[in-house]
Amino acid sequence: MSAIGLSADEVKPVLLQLLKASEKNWDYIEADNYQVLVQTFWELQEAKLAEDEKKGNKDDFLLGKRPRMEAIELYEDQASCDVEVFSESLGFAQDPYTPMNDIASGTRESSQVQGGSSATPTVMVQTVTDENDNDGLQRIYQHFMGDITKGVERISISLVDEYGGEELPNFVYIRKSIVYQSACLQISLARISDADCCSSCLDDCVAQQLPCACACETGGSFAYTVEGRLNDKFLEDCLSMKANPQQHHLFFCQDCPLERAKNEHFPAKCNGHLIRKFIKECWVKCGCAEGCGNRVVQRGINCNLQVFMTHAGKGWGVRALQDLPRGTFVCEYAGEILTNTELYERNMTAGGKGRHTYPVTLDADWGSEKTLKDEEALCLDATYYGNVARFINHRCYDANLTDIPVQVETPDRHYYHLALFTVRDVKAQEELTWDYGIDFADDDHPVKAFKCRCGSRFCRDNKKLKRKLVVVLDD
Ligand SMILES: C[S@@+](CC[C@H](N)C(=O)[O-])C[C@H]1O[C@@H](n2cnc3c(N)ncnc32)[C@H](O)[C@@H]1O
Repeated sequence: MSAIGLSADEVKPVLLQLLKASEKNWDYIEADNYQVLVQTFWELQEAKLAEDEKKGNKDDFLLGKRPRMEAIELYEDQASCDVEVFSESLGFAQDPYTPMNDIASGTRESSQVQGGSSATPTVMVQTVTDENDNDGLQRIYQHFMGDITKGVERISISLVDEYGGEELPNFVYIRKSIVYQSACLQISLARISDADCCSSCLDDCVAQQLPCACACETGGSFAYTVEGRLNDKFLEDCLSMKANPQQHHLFFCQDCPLERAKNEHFPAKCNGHLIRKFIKECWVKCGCAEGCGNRVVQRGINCNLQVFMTHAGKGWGVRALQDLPRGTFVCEYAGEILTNTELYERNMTAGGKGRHTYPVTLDADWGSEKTLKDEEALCLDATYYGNVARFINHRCYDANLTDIPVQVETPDRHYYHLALFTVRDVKAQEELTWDYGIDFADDDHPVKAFKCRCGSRFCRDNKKLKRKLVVVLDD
């Protein structure tokens, strides 16, 4: 029982009741790793909670201290279910949020679910009993919705060891509270696939170098290799533009929407926006198949990711459970699309408190416009809706991921997708990080910057240094 976070004192009265009721039938109590005992324990807790709620008491045992998971109670004895059922159980059925990656919608006559765990990407959550982060797990489930796409048909949930291998004993099934210290919830996204077809018989723009308008946007060749990774030249160009923006194009708006949102009447001067390289993925007008090599981001996550509690005081973080070669697509950064004015108002009303994410400005193509209307100056806010990417922590300059603008379906470049790719080979279990581009010295930014604990020797957060210096001088 202690392995699932229950103390002897809590369990003993339940055990005594069970012994009495079963006339000391230990075989019955011990069966399936004490499943009856665990089940009875939670049932009694629920009954107590219902009783307390009736009396108006709040029992923090179930409501606060333990990670709550009633949303997934459905799966008690069921390892997998349809995505719609899962969404409904999480209360997202009526939500206006539309899942991204619309790749399979209405285009396939007969669909089949891809089989075998190696073909099925997974996202995992390390379950940690952390009394300071009571809503942590709730938040995590909320954000998985961003990874569930229309191309995903079934979702399966299982409890595995920290490295995603061994399945754990069934008594810690997904129920009201999981309090297994170092286990992970593995969420497998089973995709609709071209199961009747092998990849080589598909129309494949990248492999066959088919003449395709999408390639023109990346300088005449495709941004992807036949293995589905970024080609070196494209990645190098993107990295060098980011590292030395002054050598490339920085675009300065005459009337910057970011500054306009802060001060409508007297906007400050624009700080400059990098004109970025875009990937244009094949889309409905190309006529190629969905298995085309120039459709990578739109197919969604394709590697095994884990949300885990970092030891560096940064909260939750993300790592992969497999080695990722340079140029691998990890996931996209999903969030609500807001205008900068809406974001600014949202931040002002929230007072910057309780925020978990740093919004991303979708300004990669602002340079091609003379004047941007308010409704075209967009950003992504993952505070309320997002996907696994909103657990990826920041690292100054030498992060192992970079973000690249990708056009998926819509040719309107205000609504591009932001995809995260590895910039070097990344080992399994290594934390995945990206540079949020925060200016730690900007005290006027609507979202207050956190104290950076990235550990990089290039860390830009000089405030930490200043604080240390003051101590030295005082001494
Ligand atoms: C997008 S979230 C990342 C996930 C977050 N760690 C969590 O537990 O939800 C960004 C927040 O994570 C924390 N964070 C990210 N990178 C950090 C860093 N280098 N140092 C300290 N905190 C960091 C900050 O609180 C930041 O506001």
